[in-house]
Amino acid sequence: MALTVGLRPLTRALLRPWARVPGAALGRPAAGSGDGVRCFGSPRVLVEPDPAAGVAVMKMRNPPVNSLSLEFLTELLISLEKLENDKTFRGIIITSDCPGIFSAGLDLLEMYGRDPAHCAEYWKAVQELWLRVYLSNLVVIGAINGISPAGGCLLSLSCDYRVLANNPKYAIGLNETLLGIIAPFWFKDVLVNTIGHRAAERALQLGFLFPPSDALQVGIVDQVVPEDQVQSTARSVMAQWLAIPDHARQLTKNLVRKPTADRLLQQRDADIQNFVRFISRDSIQKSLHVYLEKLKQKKG
Ligand SMILES: CCCCCCCCCCCCC/C=C/C(=O)SCCNC(=O)CCNC(=O)[C@H](O)C(C)(C)COP(=O)(O)OP(=O)(O)OC[C@H]1O[C@@H](n2cnc3c(N)ncnc32)[C@H](O)[C@@H]1OP(=O)(O)O
Repeated sequence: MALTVGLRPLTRALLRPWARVPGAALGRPAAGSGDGVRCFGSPRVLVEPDPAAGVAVMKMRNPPVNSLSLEFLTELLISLEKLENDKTFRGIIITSDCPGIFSAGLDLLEMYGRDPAHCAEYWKAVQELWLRVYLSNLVVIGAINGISPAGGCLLSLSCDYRVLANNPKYAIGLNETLLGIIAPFWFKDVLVNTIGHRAAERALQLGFLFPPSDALQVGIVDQVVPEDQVQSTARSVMAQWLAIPDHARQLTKNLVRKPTADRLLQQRDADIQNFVRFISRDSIQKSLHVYLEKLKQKKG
């Protein structure tokens, strides 16, 4: 897939892609790999390659909550692009290195009190990450080991298969309305594709965050397993998916997903403008302020 990363050169230059990860650089071999295979990545994305299996585990580590800041999105994009272009890899498992949190979704501080140019750049990066994960030629499995609201849920929904840890503290869903904002049409499309129109209609309007058993029942995840089995289950599922010839699976994936992606691709600029207009409204900024204050107060 020929997507341009489309971020300002400055943003990219500020990052140090493929910087060796402290600890990994000290020689921590990747799990399941033979001698000499080392983890790599960037400050916020740890990649554990298993070349023999053709699989890489991508661990998000943007503490405390893996919120999808512009820098983090950029690093995720660079990691994905690199893995996509490396013929060694046929599948990736996306998981979190932050205990109890898969991803808290979009970084609210990228949308609150920012100027329109920044919001536009941020939204372009959000679109880009979605397109890259959703249309990836690789098998993408989400090993969801923590709470996964809004943008975190979108990331999960963009995987080919989702395994959620069975912990009552974890929940997944598009909860935008609870923040006084709305899920964009392409978030909505992906949810409708996954759980059907009626269930999506209720979930979106009410901002449902589904705990594991409900998540499985509604079909927003494919499997719920004990927490200590999330990674091994993702690995077994990956083996099943990799048993299918790549070309047949990739063409089929494209057949199924392209119409949804095309809806955004045909109006990316308009979508950015809509986002910037919407997020810049005083009423929306006030809602975000209230929500951020609530998050602070929760701490006591
Ligand atoms: C006409 C209409 C046209 C429309 C056109 C289209 C318009 C498009 C509209 C806009 C679309 C936007 C889509 C948005 C998607 C999103 O993803 S929004 C984000 C949603 N996320 C959440 O609601 C999660 C919020 N966070 C939490 O609930 C909790 O933090 C947690 C994840 C459950 C973790 O709890 P806990 O471990 O107790 O940690 P906390 O103490 O709460 O948090 C630690 C610090 O992290 C900060 N933080 C948390 N989440 C975020 C976040 N998403 N972004 C930024 N920062 C976050 C939190 O404030 C704490 O900070 P400090 O107090 O400074 O430590």
